This record gives sequence, C-alpha cells and structure tokens, in this order.
Amino acid sequence: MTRIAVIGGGRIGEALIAGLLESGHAVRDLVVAEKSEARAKEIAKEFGVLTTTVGDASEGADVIVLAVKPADVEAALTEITKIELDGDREQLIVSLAAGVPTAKFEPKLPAGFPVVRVMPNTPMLVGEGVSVLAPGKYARAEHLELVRSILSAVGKVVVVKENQLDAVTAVSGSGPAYFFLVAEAMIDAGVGLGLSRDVASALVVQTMVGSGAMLDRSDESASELRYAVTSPGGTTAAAVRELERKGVRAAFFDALGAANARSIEMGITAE
Ligand SMILES: NC(=O)C1=CN([C@@H]2O[C@H](COP(=O)(O)OP(=O)(O)OC[C@H]3O[C@@H](n4cnc5c(N)ncnc54)[C@H](OP(=O)(O)O)[C@@H]3O)[C@@H](O)[C@H]2O)C=CC1
Ligand SMILES: O=C(O)[C@@H]1CCC=N1
Repeated sequence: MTRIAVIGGGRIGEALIAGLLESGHAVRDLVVAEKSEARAKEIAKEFGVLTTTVGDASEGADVIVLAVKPADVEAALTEITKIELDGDREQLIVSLAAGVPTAKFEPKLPAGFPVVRVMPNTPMLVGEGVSVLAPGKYARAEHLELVRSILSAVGKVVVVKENQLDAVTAVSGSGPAYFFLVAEAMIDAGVGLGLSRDVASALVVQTMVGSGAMLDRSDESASELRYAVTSPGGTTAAAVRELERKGVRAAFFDALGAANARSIEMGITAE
C-alpha cells in the first residue's frame, strides 16, 4: 500500500484524511505532521493516525502531501528537504496549496524530483470531492497515475495544464463556499417567509442534493434543467427576474474573477 504523509492537518488535510480512511485506506499507511500540538492531538484522537514531525512523516512516505497555507509552503519544504529525499524510491510531493506553482518547489528539491500540484475541494470528506491535477516538470505519467489512484477514492479526478489551476481554484476549490453561501441565504429567506429554521434547512439541503444529482445524472444542461422548473408566468420566473435584476450572474463573474486573481497573487507572494 502507498504510504502517505499529510503535512498540515487543517481543514483540507482533515478532509483528505477522513475521505481516505472512509474509502478503506489503512490507518497504518497514513501519517500526519501538524504544527499545532492541540490540533495534532485532535487529529490523532479523531482518526487514530500517527502524528509526528515533518521530517519523520516524510522519511517513511511514498507520497508527501503538502496541505499547509501557501505562505507556509516554503518553511514546510525546508523541513522536508532536511531529510534525504529519495527519487529512486519514487517519492513524490503533492502540493494542495492554492496558487503556488510547481516551479517554486522544483529548484528547492533534489534534481528531477517529481511534484504534482492538485486543487482539491472539501467535499472529498464525504467522497464527493473533485481533485484537479497538474504535473510539474519532472512528474511522469506514473506519478500522475499514482496521485489519480489515491484521490479517485475521495471523488472525481481531472487533469489540466498547470496554467489553468488558478481558474480551477476559483471554480471548484473555492466552489463549495459559494453553494454554502447560497444555502445560508435561501434558509434565511425561508425563515423570513415564516418557515421554521429546521424546516427551511431541510428543504434547502434536499433541494441542493436533488438538483446536484440531476445535474450529475441528466443529459440536459444546467440551463435546460432550469427552464423545466420555470413555468410561463409562474413563481420561478418571478424569482429569477429578481435574481437577474440584482445582478447574480455578474456577481459570479466578478467573484470567480477575484478568486482567480487572488490565487495568482498568493503564488507570487508565497516566496
Ligand atoms: N480549505 C479548503 O477548502 C482548501 C484548501 N486548499 C489549500 O490547502 C492548504 C491548507 O488549507 P486549509 O486546510 O484551509 O488551511 P488550515 O490553516 O486549516 O490548515 C493548515 C494547517 O497546517 C499547519 N501547518 C502550517 N505549517 C506547518 C508545518 N510546517 N508543518 C506542519 N503543519 C503546518 C497549520 O498550523 P497553524 O495554523 O498553527 O499554522 C494548520 O493547522 C492551503 O494551501 C489552501 O490553499 C486547497 C483546496 C481547498
Ligand atoms: O480559500 C482558499 O484560499 C482555499 C483555496 C481554495 C479553497 N480554499
């Protein structure tokens, strides 16, 4: 079994650990390095995984997953490179850090050491994530396949060229937050119309789950599915008219544009 070291046991690190364990990955093949002692204890208690230093975790791992904030990548990499990285053993670094290009890693690693950049999202926690992979300069097909096989256990996997990863981050990396925001707003609106919060929440959650399942399983596009809900002169048309009048579509264009720009900026500043 592939031994995986997760460096950084924060939100996405936890989602990955939980998703891998849920999908049948063995606890003994996972090790976590987490800077905060309190957080490391929480992770060990919750998942039963070994928590240790960055050096020890990396030493015994086939795949070293960097799940620290972009600004902490440099320091974590310095700790990793204190051990003797073993290209011959096909060790591999997988970076989940938003914005940070593989070209920032490669010069700091032994010559030819493979790096794969990945933009995951938190639904991997429930096996419904999407992980978008881009190989660095030295990552070969077998490295990509290894990462694909690990991450396909926690959701879908897509491969793109690295220059698309900032856009990917704006769409699917940050994407769950947009849906949660819409859910919050719809629940509040339901409460505003007199429903109890429990009833409004149950209705919104199941409407999202059902709509997501339709988008996933139907041959029809999002627009066609929406048209099917929109009876002529009816309630949906009245609601959609208000959403468009308030600029919801333009707001998404601007929001994803801002996320894309921020991803690029984080890559530049993560020195
Ligand atoms: N959250 C998400 O939905 C997604 C996040 N990402 C990317 O994943 C990365 C992590 O994000 P997220 O999980 O949200 O961030 P968090 O801050 O929740 O988690 C990062 C964790 O790493 C710890 N840490 C920092 N430096 C080290 C180190 N040298 N060794 C061990 N642990 C360390 C931090 O400790 P401390 O807080 O004490 O510094 C923190 O607990 C980011 O680069 C982000 O861009 C990508 C896709 C989605
Ligand atoms: O907000 C962030 O920067 C990270 C990257 C994608 C999702 N969360």
